Amino acid sequence: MPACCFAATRSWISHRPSSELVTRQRLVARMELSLTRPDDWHLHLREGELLQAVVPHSAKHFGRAIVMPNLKPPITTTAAAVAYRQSILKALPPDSAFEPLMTLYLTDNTSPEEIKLARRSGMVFAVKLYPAGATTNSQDGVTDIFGKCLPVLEEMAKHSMPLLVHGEVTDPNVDIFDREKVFIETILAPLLKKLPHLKVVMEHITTMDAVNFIETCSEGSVAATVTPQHLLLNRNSLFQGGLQPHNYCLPVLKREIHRQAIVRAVTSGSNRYFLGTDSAPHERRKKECSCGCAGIYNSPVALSLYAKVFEQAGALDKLEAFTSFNGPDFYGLPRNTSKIKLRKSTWKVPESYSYAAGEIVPMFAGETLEWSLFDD
Ligand SMILES: NC(=O)N[C@@H](CC(=O)O)C(=O)O
Ligand SMILES: [Zn+2]
Ligand SMILES: [Zn+2]
Repeated sequence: MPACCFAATRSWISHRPSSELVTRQRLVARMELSLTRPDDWHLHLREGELLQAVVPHSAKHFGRAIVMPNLKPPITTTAAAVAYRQSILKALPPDSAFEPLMTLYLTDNTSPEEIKLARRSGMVFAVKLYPAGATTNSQDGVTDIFGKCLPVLEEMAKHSMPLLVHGEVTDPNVDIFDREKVFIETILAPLLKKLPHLKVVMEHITTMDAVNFIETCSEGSVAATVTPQHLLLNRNSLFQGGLQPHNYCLPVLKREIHRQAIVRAVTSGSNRYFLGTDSAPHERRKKECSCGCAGIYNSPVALSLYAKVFEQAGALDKLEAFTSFNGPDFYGLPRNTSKIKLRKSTWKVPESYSYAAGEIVPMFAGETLEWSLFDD
């Protein structure tokens, strides 16, 4: 039996079954999933009013989250990570047990000493590589990983501190749809040849090239987070019926064949893939404008969407390992002990969430989803 409890409770209709439809409904089982509380291994919580607005959504669904450091200015030191963690804890709803797992933003100047401090703090769990210019707030990122960062990466390998990778090259001559593939070929593969003991998480993978690469790496050394958007949408969703800014994120959505390869990998039951929403809120006006920001806000819908993907693949029995086991196992952290329940019952995603400084539009705003979280 899979550890995931997949309880089917029959919901009989009490009134007279008068049509074929009703007869069919009588046989429909109301499905409930009991899962070990999931963690989010890739999350943007931002700061200030935006942090206040979004952290309750993550805290409701997830036990812990790897919090990305791409603030302005970025979180480049352990001291800054500890202070940021405090501000997240302060923004949590009362009685929340949500635990932010902090990260450092790698720069050309990060020192091996900083890695020692990070490890000693017990609050910093990984270091994030943003190639300079690759994505939101990456301007202070790494310009030359081989030239500037090897001593730091060696120190990280010593401490089993994972390097989290935004895996895209930034060369403007490389087509945007090829940037992940080229990153793997020109940066990641050579880097792992030099540093075979470095633990790496390829964040938000989008291509079959990433899946193929991960499968060639030794287990426990390279893993990947996968977002709901890259499992459910392909690049048509950027243009369907007009330009769709709320489906724009980086790495950008890819062709259908890539989406299918990622779905196959994730629903295969492999322990190399785990949940990372890459929930990345931007105020509505920063998405709906002439130069819109990259990032999809999906914290409120992510679990519903992951359940949908696994259900469509006939792999609901593999969902719990993806949401709740593979991540902590890779990071060497204990699995959560509490549970959450998902029920197959429809709910409508809000059109937007208002907060002190404006609105945030979630993924699938206004649409009806099938799986919902419920409390006993
Ligand atoms: N994914 C995105 O499109 N945006 C992220 C940054 C990132 O994860 O690359 C953000 O911080 O807005
Ligand atoms: Zn990224
Ligand atoms: Zn991200």
